[in-house]
Amino acid sequence: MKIALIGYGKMGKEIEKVAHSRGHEIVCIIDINNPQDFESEAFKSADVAIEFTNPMVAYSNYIRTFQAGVKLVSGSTGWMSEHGDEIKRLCTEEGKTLFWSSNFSLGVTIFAAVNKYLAKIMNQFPSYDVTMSETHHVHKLDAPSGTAITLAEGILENMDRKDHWVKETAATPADLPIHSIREGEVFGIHTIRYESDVDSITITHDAKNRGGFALGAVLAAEYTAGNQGYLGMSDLFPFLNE
Ligand SMILES: NC(=O)C1=CN([C@@H]2O[C@H](COP(=O)(O)OP(=O)(O)OC[C@H]3O[C@@H](n4cnc5c(N)ncnc54)[C@H](OP(=O)(O)O)[C@@H]3O)[C@@H](O)[C@H]2O)C=CC1
Ligand SMILES: O=C(O)C1=N[C@H](C(=O)O)C[C@H](O)C1
Repeated sequence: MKIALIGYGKMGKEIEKVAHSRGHEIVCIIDINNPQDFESEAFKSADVAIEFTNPMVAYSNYIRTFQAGVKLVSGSTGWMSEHGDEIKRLCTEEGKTLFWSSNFSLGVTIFAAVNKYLAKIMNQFPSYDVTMSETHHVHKLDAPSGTAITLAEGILENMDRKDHWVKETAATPADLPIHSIREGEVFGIHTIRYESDVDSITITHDAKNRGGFALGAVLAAEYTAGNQGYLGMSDLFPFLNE
């Protein structure tokens, strides 16, 4: 498969390695210095582009990729609250294709399913309150992490006593607080904690490196080459819908 990379930072370089190891060809790399290459024949020849940049530029990269007629996989976080509805509409109503996930690792995909199941159980046990924390490297631009927001949505969908997530401190019992820590070069730790007066239950996902994110992104690209629309991990792993 021919892959174009948009963003050649920590994730772009990791994805290049995984793509080569799975027999794919990288036909074009667009970083901050060569945006004109969205119009190049090399970029347009890609079966799929994989985009990992930052919250400020992801949206315009999506639009330029759609204009070039190339399908897209992206893991960029922090853009969804402003542009999510428009991007979803372009994919569901205007024939564009984006596979997006806040976290491509298979471990987090499993963890997110466990999180929803646990929230469903805890909906029956109001003596427990729930909080979340996420820890990442100091270079990260967005907080809370995209993964923490996705996990929080998984809890809100399944727990009647919580209305919305908030940053840091809960003001009302209906708030689900997310505490963000930035330290060193941490790849990504997400912890969900249920606490009552008598005990606590904690689940954690701890990424050991970026290999899991990169493998998931390449698997998503392989899936996206043969599919269209607004796609996510529940398309790649239908067990998540059960
Ligand atoms: N969904 C998932 O599984 C994961 C998501 N992420 C998310 O992916 C994003 C990228 O992470 P990471 O690779 O660690 O970040 P990096 O900062 O290491 O890499 C981003 C790269 O994008 C480049 N860039 C900046 N502006 C543009 C532009 N307009 N067009 C093309 N490239 C540009 C940067 O260049 P320069 O440095 O010169 O600015 C940099 O090389 C973040 O939003 C992060 O949250 C990260 C890991 C996993
Ligand atoms: O910026 C990162 O590094 C990561 N970002 C994603 C997020 O915001 O959830 C995924 C992963 O945790 C690493």
